[in-house]
Amino acid sequence: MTSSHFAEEAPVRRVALFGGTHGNELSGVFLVKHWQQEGEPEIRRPGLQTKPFMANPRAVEKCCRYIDCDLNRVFEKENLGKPLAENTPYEVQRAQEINSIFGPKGSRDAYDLIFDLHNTTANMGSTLILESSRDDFTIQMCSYIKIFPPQGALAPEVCPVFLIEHPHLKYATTRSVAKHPVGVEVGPQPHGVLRADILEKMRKIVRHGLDFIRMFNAGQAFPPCTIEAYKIVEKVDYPRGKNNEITALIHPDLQDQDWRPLHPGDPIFLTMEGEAILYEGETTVYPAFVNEAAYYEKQQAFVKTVKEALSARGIRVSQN
Ligand SMILES: CC(=O)N[C@@H](CC(=O)O)C(=O)O
Ligand SMILES: [Zn+2]
Repeated sequence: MTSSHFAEEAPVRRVALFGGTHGNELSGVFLVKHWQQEGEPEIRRPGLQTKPFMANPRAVEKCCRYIDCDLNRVFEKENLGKPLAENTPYEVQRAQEINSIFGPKGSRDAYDLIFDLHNTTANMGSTLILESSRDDFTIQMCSYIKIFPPQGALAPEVCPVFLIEHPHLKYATTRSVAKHPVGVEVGPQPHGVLRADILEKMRKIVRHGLDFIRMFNAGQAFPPCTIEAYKIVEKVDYPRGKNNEITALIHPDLQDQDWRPLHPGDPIFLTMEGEAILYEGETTVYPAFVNEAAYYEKQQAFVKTVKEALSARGIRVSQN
């Protein structure tokens, strides 16, 4: 292959590792506290500046998701530029601080890449969350994590890629202040709980991701690649009755079945009377965030995704 097949991209020098964007998702909280001990070699790589950072320290202190509102939903330009007042929610203030340290979002000065570490109560395994189908660098990184070493970083498990690009379902994440945002979502783990197996999976993804960045910066060329991703298409709420109370539970046949095909006619909910409510769509979808604890308040029982091939151009670092 000639060099013309590779798009030249700027080096990725400033990388942040965010934990505690949600204060009760403890793998990232614990890892960041560990890495903040000075000179932690696990995250050090030549030519890279890696900064571990606690995104929502007040929520971490209280071991809750957030204080006033969800930090991982407030990074719209409008909130980031709003003058502060006495009644400004804590997370909006914090978002502005984060934007001034790691952004400004959308500018040349922004950090190159942020790994944002989350846990889910859903059985999603080790999921990478991408925001754009056109970010060659993060797609290449996911491809590397999926296939290196030859069986993949988390072999024999796979590492699903969840794409949140969507005209109305996309949300304004904390990591979106960086040029390349990468969410790392590992489950199942109850919020407020630490599990060693889950923590180890998260750690491995971060290590492999940093290795990829180091190799890219050092001049390695990565040929064009295509990965399988799951793209968000719809949120599904629980059936609700008066006062907005939930009237059915996730059906046992759907519980823990994240990323498994859901076919038309399959059961999705179960009422207290023992009646199954069926999936009435016309096509097979792949559910994720099934029975995520934090999403009851967001009126969301699971999300539907569809499989999509995500392709990236070949990339190599630009020399100037
Ligand atoms: C369970 C959880 O917090 N999930 C994350 C997903 C993400 O980071 O995109 C969130 O809702 O913000
Ligand atoms: Zn989270």
